[in-house]
Amino acid sequence: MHRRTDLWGPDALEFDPDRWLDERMQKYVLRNPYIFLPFNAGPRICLGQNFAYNQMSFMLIRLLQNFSAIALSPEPAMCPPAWWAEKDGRQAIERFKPRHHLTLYAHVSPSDMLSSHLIGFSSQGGMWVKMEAVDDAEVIQ
Ligand code: HEM
Repeated sequence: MHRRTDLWGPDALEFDPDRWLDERMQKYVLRNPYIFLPFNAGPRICLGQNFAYNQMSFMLIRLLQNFSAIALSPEPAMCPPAWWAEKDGRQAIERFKPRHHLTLYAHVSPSDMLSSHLIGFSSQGGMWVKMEAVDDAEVIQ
């Protein structure tokens, strides 16, 4: 649903967080809140939505304060199958293979979390990144 161009506009497949800040917010989401599924919409909308946004913002800000760079670090287990490259749209350029039910997510099985290296990884493999810590002196406590 979040990738439908009839609901989100012609650039629906672009990863572009600015769509929450510019005129596209008014044009698509505010006009039809039911197109954004994670918390649903209407009278039974998630009561914890703002609390969840608050927690996520706080966690992200604390993370970004402690790392100067975060880059995707593709590992074989997380990569999409080679035939995706033949497909159209995002599938052709995707650099990790998301799983999905209601929303997309990166799958990590319990055995993945226990292993300190990639042996024994399931085919989904999570989404690996490399992060550079800022100097201790710069860390904001
Ligand atoms: C990322 C985090 C969260 C997501 C994606 C999420 C998503 C949802 C969704 C999809 C619903 C169903 C809405 C419907 O039936 O139309 C819901 C309901 C609800 N959520 Fe959340 N939720 C999150 C976090 C939270 C938190 C942190 C709380 C409480 C502190 C919370 C409390 C509730 C409550 C009480 C309802 C029931 C509302 C009702 O039926 O009237 N949620 N949530």
